Amino acid sequence: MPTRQLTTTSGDFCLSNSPDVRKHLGTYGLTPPAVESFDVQAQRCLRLLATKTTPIEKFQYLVHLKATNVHLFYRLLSQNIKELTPLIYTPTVGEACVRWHEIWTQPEGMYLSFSDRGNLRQILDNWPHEVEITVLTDGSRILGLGDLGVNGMGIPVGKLSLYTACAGIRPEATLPLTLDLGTNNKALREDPLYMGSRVPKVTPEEEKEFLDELMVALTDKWPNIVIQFEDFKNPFPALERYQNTYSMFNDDVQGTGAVIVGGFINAVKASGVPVKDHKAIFLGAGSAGVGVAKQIVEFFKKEGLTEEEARRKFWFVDSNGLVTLDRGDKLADHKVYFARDDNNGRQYQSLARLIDYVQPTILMGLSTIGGAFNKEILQKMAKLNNHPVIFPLSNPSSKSECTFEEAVLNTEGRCLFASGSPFPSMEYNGKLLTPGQGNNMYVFPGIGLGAILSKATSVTQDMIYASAESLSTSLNKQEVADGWLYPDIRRIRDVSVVVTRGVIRAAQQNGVDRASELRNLSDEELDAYIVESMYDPFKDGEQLGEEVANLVAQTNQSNDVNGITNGVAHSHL
Ligand SMILES: NC(=O)C1=CN([C@@H]2O[C@H](COP(=O)(O)OP(=O)(O)OC[C@H]3O[C@@H](n4cnc5c(N)ncnc54)[C@H](OP(=O)(O)O)[C@@H]3O)[C@@H](O)[C@H]2O)C=CC1
Ligand SMILES: CC(=O)C(=O)O
Ligand SMILES: [Mg+2]
Repeated sequence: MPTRQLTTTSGDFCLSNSPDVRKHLGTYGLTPPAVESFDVQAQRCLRLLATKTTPIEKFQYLVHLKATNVHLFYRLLSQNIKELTPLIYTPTVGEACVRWHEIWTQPEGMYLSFSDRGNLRQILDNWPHEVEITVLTDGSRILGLGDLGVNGMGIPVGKLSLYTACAGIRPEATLPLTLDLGTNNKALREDPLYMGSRVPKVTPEEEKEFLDELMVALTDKWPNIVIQFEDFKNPFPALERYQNTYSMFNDDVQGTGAVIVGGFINAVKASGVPVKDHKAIFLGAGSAGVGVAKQIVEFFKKEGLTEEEARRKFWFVDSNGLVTLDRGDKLADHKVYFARDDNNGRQYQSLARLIDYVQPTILMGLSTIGGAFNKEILQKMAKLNNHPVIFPLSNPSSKSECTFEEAVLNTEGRCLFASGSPFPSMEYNGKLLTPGQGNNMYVFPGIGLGAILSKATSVTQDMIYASAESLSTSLNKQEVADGWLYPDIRRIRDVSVVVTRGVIRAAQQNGVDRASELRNLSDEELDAYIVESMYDPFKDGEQLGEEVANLVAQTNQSNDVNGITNGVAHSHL
C-alpha cells in the first residue's frame, strides 16, 4: 500500500468528503453526516458572512474559513472576487492591520526578528511547505496608514491570497513574511497586546545587513523563490541592491507603476489629447508616485518623446510643496530625477495655484492625504480638460484623494477615473458609470507567476513594462466600448494569463529565463501551459477527495491493508 502524503490537511473535515474518504481520514463521525456539494457549502458561507455586520467581522470570518477549508475559501473568493476582495484586501485589510494585535487568532505566515540574525536560514526550516513565492514587509509603511510594525502581516497575507485567487499559485506554495525590525510607532510599542519587538526601527545599515542575510537564506532554502517586497517606508535601497541578482521586485514602486501605466495607456487614448500634450501633477513623491511616473516616462518614450521631454511632463508635490532643485532642503535621492529646475524661486502656495500654473491634463494622488482633491481642484481640472485624468490612488479608501462620486459630480461626469481602493458604480445623467480600480492587484499576480514559470533569475524592467502593456490589451470589446480603463475584476484570472504571458516573453527576450522548454511554445501553447499550471480550487478541492478515494480503491484491490486503511477497506462503519 503506498503511503502517500496528502499535501493539505485543511480538507480533512470537508463536508464534500464521501463516507469512504472520511473513514480513510479517520474523520468519520466527526462531521455532520450529510455529504454536501461545494455549492451548498458556499451558500452557507455567504449566508454566514451576511450575518456579520462590520467589515472587520467579515474579514475575521474569512480568515477562519481559509484556515479550516482552504479550497472552499478560494472557491468562494474566485466566484465572488469583486465582493470579497474589499474584505480581504484594501480597504478592510487596512483596518485589520491597525487592529492586528487585538484581532489576531492564528499564525498565517512567518515572523523574523532582528534578534534572529545569524539564524535566519535555520528558522526558515520551520516552514513546512515548499515555497514558490513570498511577499515580505517590514510593516514600516502599511498602505497610507504609516508604520504598523508586525501588525503589517495582514498585507503579505492579503496579497498572497490574491496571488492564489487571481493567478492560481498554490496556497501552500506562498509564504507571507513579516520582518520584525522594530517600529517607530510608539503607541503600538507601548500597547500590551503588540506582538513585535518593542524597540524603535533599526538603522538603514542594520536593515541592509539583515536583508542581505535574508535574501541568501531564502534562496538557499528555495532556489527558485520569487520575492516581492511590499510596503517599506524606503524601498529604494533594497530594490537597487537586489534587483539584478535575485528574482525579486518591489510591488509599490514597480507593480504600481505597471498597473497605472496599464490604465493610463487607455486613458490617454480616451482623452483625445496627443501624448506630447499631456502634463501631470503628482500629489505625493514617495515610492509609489515616483514608481508610477518612471513607468509613464517609459510609455512616453515608446510614443516617441525623448527621455528629457518625457521627464519634464511631471510636477511633483510632497509634504514640503513643489519638488524643485532650489527649494532649500536636501531632496531624497528618488525625488531628484523629477525635481523642477524651472521654478525661478517662486514659492509653492497650494495645489490649486499649481494647477493654474501648470494646466495639467493628469492629476495623480499618491499622497496618503484623504480628500486632497477637493471640489475646487476637481472643478479646475474639468475646466481645463474635456476628459481630465483623475487618479486618486492612495489606500485605503479613507486616504483616497477623492471619491468616485466627488470626481464625477465635479467634472460633469467627464473624468477618466481610477482609484486605489474600490468605489461603487453610480448613475449620472441616466448613465451608469463604473470607476476603474488602479490597484497593483491587476499585475503583481501575473508578474509573480511569470517569474515563477519562466524561472527568471531576475525581474527586469522589460518584464515589468510587459505586464503594463499586457494589462492594457486585456480589455474585452464590451469593456472598451463602455470606456473602461481596466478590465472587469471578475475576469482577473483570464487577465493574469495575458499578463503572465507578457512577463514570460519579456524574460525570454532578456535572457533571464531558465525554463528553456517554454521558449518554442506559440502564444496559444504558452497560454495553455499557464492555465494548466494554475491552481484551480474548483478542480483541486475535489482532488483531495479523489486522491483518497483512489487510495481506498487501491487498498480494496490489493487487500494490502496497513494501519491507516485497516478500518476502511473492510469496515461497515
Ligand atoms: N493604488 C495602488 O496600487 C497603490 C497605492 N499606494 C498608495 O499610495 C500612497 C503612498 O504610498 P508610498 O508612495 O509608498 O508612500 P510614501 O510614504 O513613500 O509617500 C507618500 C508621499 O506623500 C507625500 N505627502 C505626505 N503628506 C503630503 C501632503 N500634505 N501634501 C503633499 N504630499 C504629501 C510625502 O511627502 P514627503 O516625501 O515629503 O514625506 C511622500 O512623498 C499610500 O496610500 C499607498 O497605499 C501605494 C502603492 C500601490
Ligand atoms: C496597493 C498597495 O500596494 C498599497 O497601497 O501599498
Ligand atoms: Mg503596497
